[in-house]
Amino acid sequence: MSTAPQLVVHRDKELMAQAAAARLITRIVDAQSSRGEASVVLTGGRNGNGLLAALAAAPARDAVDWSRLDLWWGDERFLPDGDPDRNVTQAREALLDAVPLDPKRVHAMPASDGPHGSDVEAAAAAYAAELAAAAGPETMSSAATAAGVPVPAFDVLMLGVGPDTHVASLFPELPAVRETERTVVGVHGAPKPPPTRVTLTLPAIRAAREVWLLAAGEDKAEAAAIALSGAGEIQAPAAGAYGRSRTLWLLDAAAASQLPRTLYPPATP
Ligand SMILES: O=C1O[C@H](COP(=O)(O)O)[C@@H](O)[C@H](O)[C@H]1O
Repeated sequence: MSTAPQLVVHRDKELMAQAAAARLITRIVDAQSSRGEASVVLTGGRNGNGLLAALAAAPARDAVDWSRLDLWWGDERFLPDGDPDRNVTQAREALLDAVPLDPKRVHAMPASDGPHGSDVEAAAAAYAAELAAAAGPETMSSAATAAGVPVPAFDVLMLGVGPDTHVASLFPELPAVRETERTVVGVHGAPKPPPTRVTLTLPAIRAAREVWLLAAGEDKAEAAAIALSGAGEIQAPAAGAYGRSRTLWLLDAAAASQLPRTLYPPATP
């Protein structure tokens, strides 16, 4: 069942990153207080890395028990380990190297020089198997798994929205966005470099408790307006990303500038 998107619009991208980081800290601390652990799916891209950098700078980051946090990725550029364009490399630089994570709970997607070599389908299948192994009893009894989606019930899954409405590595009209069975797939011919990627699919994304979509900057304005105006998910993948309990769009004013007035009335000058 889809949850109606809630919108929060901040003045600018710096404030959006700081507010989103504060929100994420609270969400993780709440989950750890009630269940003893938390799981978060990270996104790549400018907005996702901006949030991680803001989190690294937040004094309240020490409220998180980093050793009881599982980190997963929504997508990865299929490049050699340590490549500066890999999402995990950028996340390590922005935050992960600065906090005491348990390395066993940092679930990076495979690299192109890893055990599967250049076989991106094998890499995707291996990540799907890792997710399935981590799927706990709650997930197993959830509607998501009843529908055949063996992934953990992520507390928060974040997605940067691309200017073309892509999320994770689900690009408009490509086969990955049409996937209804598998949780992770390889992507070939992505319009944004690099062309070969690994991505969670929409069924896996929708198993998350909360899905947060991040969009800051003028170049995201058209994408946000399209995705939030009833577009189909094949043409506008961001329109198909929602959580089981909550779907939250975190925007700055520039990215919200083309939204229909019914969704976000701009302030009168
Ligand atoms: O390539 C990617 O792009 C999107 C969006 O990135 P942005 O820089 O336009 O914000 C990102 O969500 C995805 O994880 C990444 O692989």
